Amino acid sequence: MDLSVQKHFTVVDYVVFAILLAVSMGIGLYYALSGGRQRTTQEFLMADRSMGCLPVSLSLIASFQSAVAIIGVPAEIYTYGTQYWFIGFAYILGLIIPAHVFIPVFYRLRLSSAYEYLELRFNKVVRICGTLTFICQMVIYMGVCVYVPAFALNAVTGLELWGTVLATGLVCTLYTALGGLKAVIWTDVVQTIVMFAGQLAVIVVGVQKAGGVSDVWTKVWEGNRISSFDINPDPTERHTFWTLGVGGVFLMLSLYGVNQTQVQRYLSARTEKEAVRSCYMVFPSLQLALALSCVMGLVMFACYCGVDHSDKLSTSSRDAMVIYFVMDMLHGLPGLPGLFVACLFSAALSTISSAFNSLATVTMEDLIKPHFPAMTQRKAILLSKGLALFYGLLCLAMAYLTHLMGDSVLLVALKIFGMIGGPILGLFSLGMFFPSANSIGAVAGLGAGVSMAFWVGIGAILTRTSGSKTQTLDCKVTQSNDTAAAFQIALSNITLSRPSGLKRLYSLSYMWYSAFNCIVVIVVGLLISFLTGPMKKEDVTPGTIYPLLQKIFWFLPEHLKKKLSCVTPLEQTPAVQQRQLLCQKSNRSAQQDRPIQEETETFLPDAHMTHVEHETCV
Ligand SMILES: CC(C)(CO)[C@@H](O)C(=O)NCCC(=O)O
Ligand code: NA
Repeated sequence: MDLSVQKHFTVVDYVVFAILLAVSMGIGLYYALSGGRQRTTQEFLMADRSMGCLPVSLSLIASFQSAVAIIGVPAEIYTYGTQYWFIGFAYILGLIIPAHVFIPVFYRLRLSSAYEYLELRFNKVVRICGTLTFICQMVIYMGVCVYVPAFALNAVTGLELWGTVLATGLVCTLYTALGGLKAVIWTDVVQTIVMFAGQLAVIVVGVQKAGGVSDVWTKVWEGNRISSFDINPDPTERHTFWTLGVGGVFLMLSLYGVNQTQVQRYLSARTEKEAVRSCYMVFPSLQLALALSCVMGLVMFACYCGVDHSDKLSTSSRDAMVIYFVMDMLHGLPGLPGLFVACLFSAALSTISSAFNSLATVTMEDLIKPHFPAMTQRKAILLSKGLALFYGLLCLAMAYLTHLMGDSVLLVALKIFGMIGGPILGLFSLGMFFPSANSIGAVAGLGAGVSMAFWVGIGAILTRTSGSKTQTLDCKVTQSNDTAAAFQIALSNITLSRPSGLKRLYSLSYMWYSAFNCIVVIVVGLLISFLTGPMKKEDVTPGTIYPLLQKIFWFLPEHLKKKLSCVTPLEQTPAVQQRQLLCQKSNRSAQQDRPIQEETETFLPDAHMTHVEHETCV
């Protein structure tokens, strides 16, 4: 990177950055030493189920808003215009559905892991398959998250890339391990605020340098960067209103509806109402986050007007160019480059710590504990730390993979969410909305969904179709009045670029991946279920079904609706009430006898709790 830029990371900047790390560590220490001192897994993992909706909602947006979005979205907007902004429409249904469908089911079952649901609804095998798929998703995603800020810091300060990757992982593990979920949530709050501040600083300075708001507007308008609704129904079109607004809903559901990281936060809320409220409060903050990153892309366009700086960067990556732009804007303003680097790390740390916490949890709870019920606390803690190290190393390997791929980081992250998150969403939907689905169908469906995802995903990489079209970057072209010529060009584009056969399948827009793979799981799952004998009414655990079909087909006569959903759902069946009562009792007794029993347990799993719940409540 340009040397003149490097020089401007001054002492003040290092101090600003250091403050962020110190505050994060401080919060970790605070929760290690106050309250219940993280001696109980109930506190460590569920934050004592005592959180209010404000911290929970800020923590919810922090989970999947990483440096990937901060760098990747401006790069996207700079290159292709504001079409991506329309994903904001997907947030509406993408948050209302989790709030009123998934949260009530999970909350009323008083789970501690989302995968417990799968065992209640199906069986152990489905739970393990679900867990393994989730682990895959988060490990690959974490690789991207760790890589991006390290890559940026390396570009800005020349700091060793892999050293930064290691340091990020270390800081994160420390405060996560020390302070538990309370620390994770409160650091998320601080980090989200720093994230917004950093983006805002870049925008304010950028707008000034570009000559004010109206100049920015003129330039992006003339540069054709303001996109209107693209309602082209072609599913291979990368970003259209349909791929973003409809495909995006499935993406949001896989993240905000069934992802363990988020479910853990909903469950940590004081009451169900508070959990629902926090989900609603995600909406404005997520819109703000989206708006800030989109505006940053526009300001960048206004400043550079499509001038390519890749010669100074020794790479043509648009992601690198965003970092170059930020430092170009902020140099000479002591503290601000540091603030932006802190912003990137805030975004990354909050995501990694959440992922870490949820990964270590499910590995212990869903994979290891069931096989070694007699494990001593000492051994469990040692094993947990070993696991942390193992995931750290795996994460590094994945960061290296991201490094090799050299694709746009936003694209990589969205593909991961769709390819692996989509099938998981399908699995939960199959269980929750289709009472006749059985466990064989669930496993087969998940297998089919993941295979399909990788087939299409890898096919797309090999044939390089998905999202390969680029737009010209000149400031004042494409505003041509010659509609006939434009029409001609458009026509030739269609005939030239429309692929056929398998190629057409491979060129499916990655924004459809979540929906497509989710539906594959449901269809295959139902088919196999009916072939192997559908689940019977009496065998379905009460409270695990949401009567979706009944609600959609509300106009049908009663007896037909009964056929659609054969089980008394959610509400107050005696069995659910009994389970809740038992759980509450066991929580209370667990809290009383815990300090003696769990003196040594400082790290991770909800060993005690889940056991009690399983013995008494299932
Ligand atoms: C997850 C969404 C789509 C929600 O807006 C957005 O935050 C995003 O594009 N995230 C990219 C992945 C990341 O930031 O790690
Ligand atoms: Na984050």
